[in-house]
Amino acid sequence: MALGEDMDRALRGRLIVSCQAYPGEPMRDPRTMAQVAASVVRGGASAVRIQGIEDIRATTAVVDVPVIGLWKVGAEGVFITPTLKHALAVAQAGADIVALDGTRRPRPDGLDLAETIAAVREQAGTPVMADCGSLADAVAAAEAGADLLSTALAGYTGERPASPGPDLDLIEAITSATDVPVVVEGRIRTPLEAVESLHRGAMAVCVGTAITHPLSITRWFCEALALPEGESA
Ligand SMILES: CC(=O)N[C@H](C=O)[C@@H](O)[C@H](O)[C@H](O)COP(=O)(O)O
Repeated sequence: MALGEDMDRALRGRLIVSCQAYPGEPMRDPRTMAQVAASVVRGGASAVRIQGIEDIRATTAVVDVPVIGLWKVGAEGVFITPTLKHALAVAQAGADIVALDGTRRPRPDGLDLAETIAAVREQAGTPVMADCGSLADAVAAAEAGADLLSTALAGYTGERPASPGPDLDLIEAITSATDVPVVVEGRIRTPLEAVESLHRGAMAVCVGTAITHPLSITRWFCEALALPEGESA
């Protein structure tokens, strides 16, 4: 399926910023995440990726860039927008693109990915980003009708090791195998890694932790300071 000319233009070669706080964390609050989203847009982000119905509602009210919405249920197995019901709720909350688990694993509602994507398109008219963990996932998700693929689950499903930075080899493999645009996502820590990902074929770059998760960023610094002299993180 095609993403649509306007959305393609809005995202191509650009930065998407994922704004997420995790259960129990101090920043886990829709108003806070909306403020983070508004801040990254001010910094130049061309789209934001937002988790949870309330966060999506709060964010769409304050940003004028595309909102990629998802709904996480737990943190194991198929947990990113796991069912059609979750996907429709994300669209209903105002997301411009629905991100969902795009792996080949069985989904909790028994629908397959193609059925889920078709129903989202028919009932909500919203493009779908399939979060993939491997080349086989990406090829299957493209065949299932995904408008956009992402590498968000690479290194988290057991099919590929978690590369220290973005999974550049996977981007190259996916872009050679399908024409569906690929967003590189996962473990991008530096602007150089973002640029390299585009050179390797990604259509756009999505960065989360390195921009919007102070808890992790602080930990990186603390861990580096705690290392014995001469060793680097
Ligand atoms: C695996 C998983 O649950 N990924 C999530 C997907 O929405 C987020 O927790 C990540 O922060 C996001 O993908 C961006 O990646 P990074 O934070 O590494 O830049």
